[in-house]
Amino acid sequence: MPQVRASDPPVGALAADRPAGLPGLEDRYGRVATDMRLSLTDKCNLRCSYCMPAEGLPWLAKDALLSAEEIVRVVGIGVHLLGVRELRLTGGEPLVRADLVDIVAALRAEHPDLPIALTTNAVGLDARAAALKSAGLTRINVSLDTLHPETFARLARRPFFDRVLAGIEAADAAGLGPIKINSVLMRGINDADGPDLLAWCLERGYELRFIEQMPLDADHGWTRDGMVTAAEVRELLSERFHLSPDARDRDGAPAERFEVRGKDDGALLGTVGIIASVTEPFCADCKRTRITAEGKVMSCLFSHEEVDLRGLLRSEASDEQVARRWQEAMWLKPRAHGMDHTGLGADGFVQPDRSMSAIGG
Ligand SMILES: Nc1nc2c(ncn2[C@@H]2O[C@H](COP(=O)(O)OP(=O)(O)OP(=O)(O)O)[C@@H](O)[C@H]2O)c(=O)[nH]1
Ligand SMILES: C[S@@+](CC[C@H](N)C(=O)[O-])C[C@H]1O[C@@H](n2cnc3c(N)ncnc32)[C@H](O)[C@@H]1O
Ligand code: SF4
Ligand code: SF4
Repeated sequence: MPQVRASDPPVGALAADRPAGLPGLEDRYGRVATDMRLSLTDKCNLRCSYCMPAEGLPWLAKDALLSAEEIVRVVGIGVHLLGVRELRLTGGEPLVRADLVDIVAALRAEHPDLPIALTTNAVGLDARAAALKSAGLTRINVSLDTLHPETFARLARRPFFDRVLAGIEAADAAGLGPIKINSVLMRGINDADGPDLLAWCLERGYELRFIEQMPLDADHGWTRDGMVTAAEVRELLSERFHLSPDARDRDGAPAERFEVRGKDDGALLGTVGIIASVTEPFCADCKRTRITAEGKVMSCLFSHEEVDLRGLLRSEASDEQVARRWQEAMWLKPRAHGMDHTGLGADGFVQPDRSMSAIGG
């Protein structure tokens, strides 16, 4: 079993300028992370072109992944020692993990009041939604970029559209709402589908969020011009709906929410979110801390530094020592987009080596 590497600095030596006595996951820019995102696996059964290459990636070996016990321990450290207040399980595709329901049940047993959410592509969710609900999962976000099976197959490089719909319906029936749907619009491929997707979600009471594509694709094919911007999404939706800013406090959430009304009668139909990571970044209010599937802290989605916790978890280290190392990692969190300034895709931005699937989106 891997132990702490000789090259790892001793706990306490990574962030010498971090003031003693700070209780949680503070960083140098005054932010405090309370929202934990934990990747359960780097594997996936889809190959969305904005995330994975067609041929997949070299997957981590099973014993490289945090085990269910290690996951429960690390979440416990986050919640009990570091002020984590909400948890999101993600990947890769978390449903690929055979022990997902057991992991959720074990987390729920330890943390009766912790909001535990799942981000998933929903392939296979129909068979597991009820069990996930019984195990204590709070809610679910599902990625769905189009309502056309052919476009789905082109974007995700797998013909699983019907399985995704079945998964969403099962999650809804199991009471895993409020269901949020995440859509990345790609120019010339599915951008015209935006208004139909919104109408479909509004009819079913799902909250749709459009996400600006970020340079986190394994193919490194992202270009700023190719990306569909938040402004373009608003314009596209305004052809069919009336959007007005939602007055609720955003509270560090990536999605800017809009109330959606019918153009004819002005009736309130629901809300839509737009996650404008590139053109309208929200890093100043970021509350996130990420742990990759192999137990590394990534303080920012775009971090170039990763700080290993797995070695400590597999050594004789105490929970307090693991917590201290996590705090050090977060103290070093960059201001934005892995840099000391915002500017995704511009101004010295260097795309991380890992793709979104391998980081844990
Ligand atoms: N810039 C940035 N974008 C992120 C980050 N985390 C997630 N996103 C983007 O936000 C999208 C939605 O993420 P979700 O996993 O659904 O989570 P969420 O929007 O935080 O979740 P809710 O609490 O349900 O609103 C992802 O697909 C990413 O594109 C982050 O840390 N930084
Ligand atoms: C990496 S996936 C992991 C969870 C699950 N497989 C899924 O697709 O929901 C999480 C989210 O990241 C988003 N995502 C992936 N690559 C992205 C990119 N390059 N830019 C923006 N969002 C991306 C997906 O749309 C999805 O909503
Ligand atoms: S976005 Fe999610 S479903 Fe699509 S390839 Fe990436 S990890 Fe898989
Ligand atoms: S890019 Fe980094 S700093 Fe900005 S919101 Fe995402 S994780 Fe937070």
